[in-house]
Amino acid sequence: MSVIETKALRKEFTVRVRAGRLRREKRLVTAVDGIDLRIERGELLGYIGPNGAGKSTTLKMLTGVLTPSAGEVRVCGLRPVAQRTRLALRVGVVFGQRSQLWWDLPLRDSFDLLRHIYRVPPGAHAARLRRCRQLLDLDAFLDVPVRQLSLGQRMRGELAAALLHGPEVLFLDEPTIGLDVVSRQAVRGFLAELGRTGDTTLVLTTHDLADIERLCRRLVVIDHGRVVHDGSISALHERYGSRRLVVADLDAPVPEPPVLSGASLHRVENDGHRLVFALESARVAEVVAGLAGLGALRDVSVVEPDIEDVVARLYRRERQGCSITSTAKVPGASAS
Ligand SMILES: Nc1ncnc2c1ncn2[C@@H]1O[C@H](COP(=O)(O)OP(=O)(O)OP(=O)(O)O)[C@@H](O)[C@H]1O
Repeated sequence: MSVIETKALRKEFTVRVRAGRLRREKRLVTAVDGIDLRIERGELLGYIGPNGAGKSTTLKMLTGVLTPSAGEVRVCGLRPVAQRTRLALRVGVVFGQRSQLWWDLPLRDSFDLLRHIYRVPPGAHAARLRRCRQLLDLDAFLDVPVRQLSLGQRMRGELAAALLHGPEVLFLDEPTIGLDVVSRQAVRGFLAELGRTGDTTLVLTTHDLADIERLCRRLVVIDHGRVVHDGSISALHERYGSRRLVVADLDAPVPEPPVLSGASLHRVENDGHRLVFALESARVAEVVAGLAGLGALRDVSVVEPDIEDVVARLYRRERQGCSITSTAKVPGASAS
């Protein structure tokens, strides 16, 4: 059985918007618009989408914070809202913007309180804490009150706090937001290690696509509350026609760029000093051999497809395809 399963999951909010100087109108905003997902145990899933796409709303329904307007959802076989307490023992949550630690207590005491709340046996707690201390490098600030921690230190504390009860699923909403390069790498390295053991299912939302590239084998992209891609990153590249590029730097521009079989001229830069070819069916070596005949050739490099680029193209395409389909007026509905 899948560890997470949703069928036609939907969430609507009723909001009040200005409709004149004094008048307010109620409008229905469809944040999640019929999402079907099956996530298997041990999967590392990236859940991405542009601002307002419905990512946080989905995570809130998966963790029992929000009640779906329609559809079904099961996490670890449980109904998140109705069985929220039982679910809390089996999942961990890290929301980058919110803390689950006690502001005035040192991290160590927060961890101890969590042990009691989750009723974790002392031996299991000590073993997990040891691992977190080592992998997240917590020792230097374990006795510092949480309010005095830097964002990066706190985030490492949050990760440990979310894992000390040994959850089967870890939900992470923007876990690297605002972190410096070193903390970001520490968090990513830790999550990668967690993913390697295959015991914990990770569901990660982020705007930092390097998180996704580093950690996730499967990528779900949503927009306007609907899934627009579900598959591997390479499938995304294939679907949106991302190609590897071969960049040829020349000492002097050539009158006619060469015609290469299996590669097309993608663009010309630097007043003709740089030719960029997109690989179609040719291999890099064949293109380099074809370029070797150019007397002016100085350097050749290969550029891998860029995930930022392909995701930006996908978002643009979705934006052009469907505009404000997700809002509708509702007469007399109450705010929820
Ligand atoms: N409590 C709420 N009341 C009314 N509308 C809401 C509420 N929460 C979310 N929305 C709306 O639902 C839509 C989806 O919001 P959500 O926060 O899920 O998006 P997101 O993909 O997480 O965005 P971001 O990347 O900006 O965090 C947005 O239009 C948002 O304004």
